[in-house]
Amino acid sequence: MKKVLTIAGSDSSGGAGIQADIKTITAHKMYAMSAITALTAQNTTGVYGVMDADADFVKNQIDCIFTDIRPDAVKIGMVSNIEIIKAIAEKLIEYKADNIVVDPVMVATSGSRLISEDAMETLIKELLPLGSVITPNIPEAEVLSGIDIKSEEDMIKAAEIISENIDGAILIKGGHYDDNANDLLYDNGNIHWFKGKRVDTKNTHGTGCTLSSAIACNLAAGYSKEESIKNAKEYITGALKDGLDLGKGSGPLNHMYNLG
Ligand SMILES: Nc1ncnc2c1ncn2[C@@H]1O[C@H](COP(=O)(O)OP(=O)(O)OP(=O)(O)O)[C@@H](O)[C@H]1O
Ligand SMILES: Cc1ncc(CO)c(N)n1
Repeated sequence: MKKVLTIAGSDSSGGAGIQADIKTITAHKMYAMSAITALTAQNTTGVYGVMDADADFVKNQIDCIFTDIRPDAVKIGMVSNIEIIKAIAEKLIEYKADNIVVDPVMVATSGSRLISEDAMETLIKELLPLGSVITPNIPEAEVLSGIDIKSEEDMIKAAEIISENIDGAILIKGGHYDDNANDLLYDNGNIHWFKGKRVDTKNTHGTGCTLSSAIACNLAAGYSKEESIKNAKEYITGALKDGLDLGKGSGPLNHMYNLG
């Protein structure tokens, strides 16, 4: 059985973060492990509290995992402060982890900040370069590139700028567009579009977490980056289309849509 590790924050409502990742990994019939970076008190209407884990405790979790059950892929989500980011980077380098997918989580769908402003530079310098694939959404790609993104041409420009400091592949997710859900993969100067029709739903809580862990699962299974993203996009589209409608705000996806 393939093993996938998620390093991320907990979402008490089960729609995003660690919970979305573990559901996604399990739905891919793989073994899920977790190193929790923060607790959030959160539901479909917003984030009501954040409690960061101690950075040494994050290291302790990663040590326990790698010295016992080595993951075939690693997904990184919410990392709230400089110490935690440095702890993760140090440990992933020490254990020569591979197939790393970094989702540079900055702001929740509801608008709450999930990373401190002063940690952005450390995220960019120490964590993003470890990713085989990084998965910014449009607002995150705007921050990372320093340009406004209003069109698909702008997405390409932003990816080119981001790639100046990052060797891994860059997937800019188009979920924040109104008319489609086209995602752009920029890998070593090569461009590939993953076209997607927009599913008309308010229930998109955890789409980013789910996509990045689905990509990690596919990399763990041995697929190429391009195939992994294609399969992950199919998974997220199915989980969105299923039409689960829970909670009073932006509800979660159905991770079990294809399990019968
Ligand atoms: N309404 C939608 N219909 C179809 N696909 C969507 C929709 N919303 C998002 N997606 C897809 O879901 C994936 C995640 O994209 P998105 O841009 O929503 O990430 P995100 O903003 O990081 O997510 P989150 O809301 O969890 O922070 C992408 O493949 C995107 O194209
Ligand atoms: C814990 C956590 N990670 C990531 C996101 C982004 O969707 C969220 N809302 N909560």
